[in-house]
Amino acid sequence: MTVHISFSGDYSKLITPETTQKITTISEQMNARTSAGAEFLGWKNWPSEIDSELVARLQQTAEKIQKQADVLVVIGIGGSYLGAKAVLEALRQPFKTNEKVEIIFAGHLVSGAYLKNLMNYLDSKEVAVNVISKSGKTTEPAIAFRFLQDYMEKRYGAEAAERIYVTTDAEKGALLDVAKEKEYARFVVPDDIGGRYSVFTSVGLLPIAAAGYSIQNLLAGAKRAEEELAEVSLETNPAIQYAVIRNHLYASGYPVEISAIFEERLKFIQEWWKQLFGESEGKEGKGIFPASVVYSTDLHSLGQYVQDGKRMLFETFLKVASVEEDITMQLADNDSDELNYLAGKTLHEVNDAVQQATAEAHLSGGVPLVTLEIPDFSEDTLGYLLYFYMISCAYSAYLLEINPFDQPGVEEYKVNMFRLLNKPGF
Ligand SMILES: O=P(O)(O)OC[C@H]1O[C@H](O)[C@H](O)[C@@H](O)[C@@H]1O
Repeated sequence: MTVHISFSGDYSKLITPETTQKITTISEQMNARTSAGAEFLGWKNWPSEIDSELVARLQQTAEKIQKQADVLVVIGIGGSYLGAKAVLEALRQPFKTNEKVEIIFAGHLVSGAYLKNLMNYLDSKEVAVNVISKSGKTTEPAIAFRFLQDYMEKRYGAEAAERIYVTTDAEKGALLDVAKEKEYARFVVPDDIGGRYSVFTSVGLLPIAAAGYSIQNLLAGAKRAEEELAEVSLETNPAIQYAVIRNHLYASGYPVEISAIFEERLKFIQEWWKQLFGESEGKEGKGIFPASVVYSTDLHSLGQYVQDGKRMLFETFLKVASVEEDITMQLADNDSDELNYLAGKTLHEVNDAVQQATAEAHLSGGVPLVTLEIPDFSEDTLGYLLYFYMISCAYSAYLLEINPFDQPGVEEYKVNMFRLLNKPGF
């Protein structure tokens, strides 16, 4: 198993006949496609069923983008943004530019300064655009695309159509109509896969491949997870264990889960995880609130609250066993900074001590701890991890008797925004 899980409580006590029965039923109903929202379970077997021709076409398109552009602007929000962003950030080694094309995201916020300065920045680069929206009508990315499409047409004329790639629904939406009219290259977001479960579709794969990373390895990791985590076992399946532990902690008075990382490049894995669990579970007055911290940074900030504040938090460490690069503390002639006691230790070892010390401190402060450990930052491992989270999230939501695949609450602000902006019909 690529994800190892451990829990500060007595996990064996959670394996009750009742919970085992619940998990078995959830698994059977997902497999039979009879669970709530089952029409959106397309992601479940996607890694093993993905069409190899699609992967080849994505790879070819990525190579075309690498030839034609220095920068790929990826326009999208929510699930049409966070998957690619998470994987790219996790793969990027600090201060190294390993990408074959610089990937810049847009449409995930509404900011004139952001778009204006972005277009200025693009002036000195060769540019391609990948606009991603499953519904094809989300306001924030649509606004960004209106500006960037105009920019591309003014700058490249007819050639703009060769540089704009659209990822959207196969049959409906305003974005699809534009793509057809302008004859942009198109990729499909499958009907039965919701945005936050779409990282292994063209939504996530095209930007990741364009950057030059191996989508084959990413998918191989996801496929291994699909196979290994299909086993219905509370004893050995870490995805089921994570769901069962979360559910137990929620029922025991811990409604907030803090994901804690010790390597900053995992920050957007947390952001992706927050959308996945937050939108999947937070309904009908129920659900764990997913929050995140980056340690050591937040040990000197939110760490105070975690240690001593209102007791409603449990923590989930996401640890990485090995790092690609490291440095070792050396003996200094004069020990004026009083750090000679660290001589001979690598910073990864020091970071390990930070993790252990934090775990002990927070546990003694009454914060239960779950630890997820992955071996490294490779595409294969990340593919495994993201699938692990998705399948665990489905179990977790079903344990709460929540449909994991809708997000009715998100509409509320949209209706208000349309009214405030005088959209016809609102
Ligand atoms: O891909 P899109 O249709 O543009 O949707 C983008 C995002 O916005 C929506 O409002 C949903 O809350 C998200 O689940 C979704 O991922």
